[in-house]
Amino acid sequence: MKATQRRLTREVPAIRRHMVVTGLLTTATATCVVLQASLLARVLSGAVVSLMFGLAGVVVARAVLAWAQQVLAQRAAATVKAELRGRVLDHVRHLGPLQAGRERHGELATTVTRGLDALDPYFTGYLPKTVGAAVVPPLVIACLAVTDWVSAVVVVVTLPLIPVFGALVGLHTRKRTERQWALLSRLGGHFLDVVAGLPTLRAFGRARHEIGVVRRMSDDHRRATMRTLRVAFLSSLVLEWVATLSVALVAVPVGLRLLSGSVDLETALTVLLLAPEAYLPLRAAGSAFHDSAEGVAVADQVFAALDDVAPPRRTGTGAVPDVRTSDLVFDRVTVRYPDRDVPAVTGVSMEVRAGECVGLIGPSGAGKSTLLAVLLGFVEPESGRVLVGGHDLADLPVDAWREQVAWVPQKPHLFAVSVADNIRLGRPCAPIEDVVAAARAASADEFVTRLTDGYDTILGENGTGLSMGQRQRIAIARAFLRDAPILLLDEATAHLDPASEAAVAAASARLMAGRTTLVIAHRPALLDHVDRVVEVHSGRVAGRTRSTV
Ligand SMILES: Nc1ncnc2c1ncn2[C@@H]1O[C@H](COP(=O)(O)OP(=O)(O)OP(=O)(O)O)[C@@H](O)[C@H]1O
Repeated sequence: MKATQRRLTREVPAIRRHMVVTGLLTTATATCVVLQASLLARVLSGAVVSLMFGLAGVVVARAVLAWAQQVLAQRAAATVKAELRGRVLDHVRHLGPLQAGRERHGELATTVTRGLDALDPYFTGYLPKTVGAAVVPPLVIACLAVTDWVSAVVVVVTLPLIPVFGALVGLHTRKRTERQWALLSRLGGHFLDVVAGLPTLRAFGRARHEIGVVRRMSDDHRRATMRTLRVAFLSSLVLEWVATLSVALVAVPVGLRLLSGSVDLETALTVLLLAPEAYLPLRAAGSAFHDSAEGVAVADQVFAALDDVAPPRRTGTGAVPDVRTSDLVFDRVTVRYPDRDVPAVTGVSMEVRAGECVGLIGPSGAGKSTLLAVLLGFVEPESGRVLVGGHDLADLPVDAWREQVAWVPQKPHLFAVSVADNIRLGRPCAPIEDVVAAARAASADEFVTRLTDGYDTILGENGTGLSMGQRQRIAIARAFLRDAPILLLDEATAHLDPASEAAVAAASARLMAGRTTLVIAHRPALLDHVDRVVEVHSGRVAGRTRSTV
């Protein structure tokens, strides 16, 4: 936990700024505490009634400082959460689609959303109270030493009891809080998975069983939370008890000395008013520790996610050649996915000439999609290279390169935005006329205009509300609109009915004209339009490639 806190402070500049501001405000508050106690003692002992105004001023100043501290702490919490969320999203973006796809989305989503909100108590409670615990007691003790050194000695001796008891309880609760948080994030991930797969679970009669699993996980989480809360309540009780006892150890002797006349009323009152202020910040920091523990456990998970896989470094800075006139050459390309013993493709060498349309065929799992993934920069070859007009693809800036490519994947992802914006994915500023033209070319216009709001219809998550074939046609419309010189189609007609398939194949043929194209297809509808067919078997280019023209 300490390591996570240190890393938070080290890596997030907003925390360091927050701690400096908190330190200044706490010092001002501590001064007010001492002033308030001594003024109140003098007023109560009847010395100077005019000091009432000064006392009122100090009380108001203390309230303003407390308010400012809260506001600034809320702001700091919001800044830090935004920064950590941004860093995680950035990290996922840099991982690339294939590695990001291996992350446990549900758990990550819980951590980044609801999870990071648990940092609020850390910033608004624990941090200011810890700073208070470091600043206020020494100042109070110094004041007590000047007023009544005997009481100061009692406070110095008893004060360490609070952090000692707090640390003992903290050691006990740390594991519990971490377990509680792990259970919650697992529950979030599993819940997301079950909801997404509910139709499949229903069809296989497993819905009831999975709902039972979610219920059991919720129960585990509830029990873990109750155990953590029990310890938190008990520890607050213990700290409260130690603090009260310590104050009594100061108060009783002072009371007796007051009766015997060895201290005057003003000194006794100052000691009685100041002594609790020495214990209060430590007690408050001890209680706030429990509220903050969950936030620190979440920060731990965020750092674990950030450290999980080092983002692949694409160092390419070269200028992208004119791809309209550049050949694509796979030169003995071997790709191995992480955690896989066998390469997905081995020593693949082939050439796609500028403007040529090559069809890739081969059994499922042969490595066809992997070859497209290499071209898209989603995976990097373990050995070998891809040349674009003689330039190594690894030397080109990946974003600039992808701008030259339109991709229709096997399972296109549609976003929960309007149909028009889904088609605009590759050209966000395209006017609606171009969107409609692209949809027409992809045989999508007909069904889109029948939707309630036409092109403005907001789709459900991942295109819920559209058939697979319709989703595929939206993805093809995207490629039309993108109008990129290189086209990669992955079984683009797999989900279309024969009539649409023929229409899309004809439209694809128009789109392919003059573009360098790699098409993964088995159906004659698409293969009829390619210049050459390359067969892939078990990750290798099979001996024969045939020409269709
Ligand atoms: N992200 C991944 N992580 C690990 N292994 C993968 C990944 N994607 C593909 N593979 C493996 O790589 C091999 C080639 O898969 P690929 O998807 O390239 O085949 P394909 O010919 O496109 O198959 P299909 O026609 O079924 O789409 C397979 O053995 C597959 O299990």
